[in-house]
Amino acid sequence: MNDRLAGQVKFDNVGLRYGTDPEVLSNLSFTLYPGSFYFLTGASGAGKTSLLKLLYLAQRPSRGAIRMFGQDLVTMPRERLPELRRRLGVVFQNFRLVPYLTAFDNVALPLRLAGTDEKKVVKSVGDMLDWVGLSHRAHAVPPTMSGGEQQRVAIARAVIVRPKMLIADEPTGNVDPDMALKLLRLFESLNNRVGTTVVVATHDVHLLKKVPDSLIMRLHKGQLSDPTGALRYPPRAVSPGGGEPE
Ligand SMILES: Nc1ncnc2c1ncn2[C@@H]1O[C@H](COP(=O)(O)OP(=O)(O)OP(=O)(O)O)[C@@H](O)[C@H]1O
Repeated sequence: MNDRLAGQVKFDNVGLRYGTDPEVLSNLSFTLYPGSFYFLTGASGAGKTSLLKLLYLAQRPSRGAIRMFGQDLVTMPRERLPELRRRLGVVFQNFRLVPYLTAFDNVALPLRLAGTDEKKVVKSVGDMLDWVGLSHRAHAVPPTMSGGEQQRVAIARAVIVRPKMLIADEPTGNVDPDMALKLLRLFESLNNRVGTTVVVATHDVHLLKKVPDSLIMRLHKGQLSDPTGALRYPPRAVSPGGGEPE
C-alpha cells in the first residue's frame, strides 16, 4: 500500500502495563495519517501521557505492534531509535528544559545538534522567541522563568526543527487563554504550511473546538473511542496521489 495511505503511525492491538500492574492502555488499534491534526483527550489518569510516551519512543508496548514511518518499533534495535526520534518534536508535560542554558540556547539546541549554520540559528531562534512572546527573556535561564514562559520555550524548542510529527502533552496547561490560542495557531500553521502531523494531549475541552479540522481521540480507562471518526478513515489531508510531505 502507498505509504501515505498506510499512515505514519500504526498501532495494532497495543497494550501497555507498568511492571506487573494491570494494563493502563489496552487493545489500541489506530492509524495516524501524515499532515493531520489530532487531539488526544481523556480524564486525568486515562492514559494520555502513557500513549504519548509510546509515540515519542520513551516506552515500548507490553504487547501488540507499532509501526512508525514504515518501521517496526517493537523489533527495531535500540540504537536505531535516535534516528527516528530526530523526526519528532516533543513538548513534555514537565518541559525538560536544560536548566543551565538560557531560553535562547535551549531553543537553539536541536538546530546546533543538527549542525545548522550559526547565522541561521540566530535568525531562526530570534524569530521563534518573538513568535512565542519571549524575546525579552532570551537570556533568562529556566529556573528564573514562570511555568508559562518555560512552556513556551519548550514549545519553541520542539517546533524549531519543523518535525515530521509534533507530540505535545498538555502544551497549554500553564498559559492564559489568549496565549493558549496563540500556541495552538503555531501548531496549526506548522500543520498547514509544513505538513507536520500534530498530536496534542489535553483535558481542556474548549481547546478542541478551536481547531475545526482536528480529529479527536478520546481515552477512557486506557481504551480509545473515536467521536470524529479519526481512527476509521484516512482524513482530509490524505488523498490518493495527494501531495502532502511524508
Ligand atoms: N511510570 C509509571 N509507573 C507506574 N504507573 C504509571 C506510570 N506512569 C503512569 N502510570 C499509571 O498509568 C495510568 C495512566 O497515567 P497517565 O499519566 O498516562 O495518564 P494521563 O491521562 O496522562 O493523566 P494526566 O492527565 O493526569 O497527566 C495512571 O493510573 C498512572 O498512575
